[in-house]
Amino acid sequence: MKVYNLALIGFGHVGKALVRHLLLKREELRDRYGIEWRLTGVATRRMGWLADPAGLDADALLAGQLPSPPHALQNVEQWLEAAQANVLFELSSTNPHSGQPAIDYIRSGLEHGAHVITANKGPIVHAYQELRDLAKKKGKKFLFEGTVMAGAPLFSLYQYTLPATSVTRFRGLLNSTANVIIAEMEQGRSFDEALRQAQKLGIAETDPSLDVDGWDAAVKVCAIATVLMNVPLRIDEVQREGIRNLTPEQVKTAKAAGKPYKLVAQLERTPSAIVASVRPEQLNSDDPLAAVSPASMLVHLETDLVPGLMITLHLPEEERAGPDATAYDVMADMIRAISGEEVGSH
Ligand SMILES: NC(=O)C1=CN([C@@H]2O[C@H](COP(=O)(O)OP(=O)(O)OC[C@H]3O[C@@H](n4cnc5c(N)ncnc54)[C@H](OP(=O)(O)O)[C@@H]3O)[C@@H](O)[C@H]2O)C=CC1
Ligand SMILES: N[C@@H](CC=O)C(=O)O
Repeated sequence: MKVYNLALIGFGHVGKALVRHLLLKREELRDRYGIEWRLTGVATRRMGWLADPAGLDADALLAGQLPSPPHALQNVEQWLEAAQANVLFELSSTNPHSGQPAIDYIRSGLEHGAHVITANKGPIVHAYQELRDLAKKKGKKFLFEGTVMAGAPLFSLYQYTLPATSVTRFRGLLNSTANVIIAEMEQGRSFDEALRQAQKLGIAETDPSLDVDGWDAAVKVCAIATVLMNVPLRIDEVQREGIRNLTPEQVKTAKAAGKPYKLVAQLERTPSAIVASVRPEQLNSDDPLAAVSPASMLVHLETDLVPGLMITLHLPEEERAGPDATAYDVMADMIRAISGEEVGSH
């Protein structure tokens, strides 16, 4: 049985959860999918480029013990070579403004001949077509289910179950952190305490102002438009207002009046324009968006042929639930990528 060499860029909440999932599912991956793996590369800015083609000790890495690197590696290309990577997981922090350096990492992974799987939204918004075409040219997969509503199969569900439909409109809750902050403030917590709770859950971005100021939801709107609607929407085309100016008093009063705030993302395609926005809105209590638990995410898609389809990801407010769900999507993408390889191609 082929042993797949796995290499991770980014070893934070999602990277660690992925390694935990891979260890937990090792036997099932082997027995059910024919996937035997070893971790041959891990890289972050602080850890540097660590690689060992014989396999790094995954448990030790999770326990925070770093191996002494057998080679002094300087860049992603050297590292991919040293790791002999068959699958690159790009799990570094999202940069919504340029998608970098993740785009360069993903390009290098595909050029190296690895499948690439990411939960990073930046590259989908800034380089989707280029990376998709490069993957096709190289006969490799570029998969990104974890980027939007991680844990819910949004892109694959659409691709496999809704062929020949056209998305005309969507509306949803695409950022858990903002809605957890609002819910915490409804309970009387200050803004800073509420943000700390979201960070404790592992759902906030590395720079949480991306959640608070609506960038994360906006980048997800662009990713849905780009992938599902074939509209390469730019982030500056999304009207964006975050939750920074909401006060605990305001959200408590709104909740008590039965019109709670949520950070709502939406996009509508008209014959002449695309109108996309992210902003805090007060919802009526019978609005399906008002009914989900704070960390959960939800999208209501309208298409030309199927009038309405609601996809909900239920996330309990438990530590690691968010990163665990994201890491699940990443692992599922890996199974899809490897299972799709032609027999004899490796
Ligand atoms: N947490 C979640 O629930 C979800 C996260 N995501 C996405 O998954 C990705 C990872 O998120 P998460 O694990 O929570 O983030 P963390 O902040 O926990 O971890 C980020 C990791 O990336 C590394 N990193 C950051 N910048 C670079 C860089 N330029 N080069 C190499 N490594 C880098 C960091 O290490 P160092 O600082 O040492 O470089 C760290 O190991 C992000 O893109 C995020 O948007 C998507 C869906 C849900
Ligand atoms: N920071 C994001 C994490 C998932 O994409 C969020 O809060 O939704």
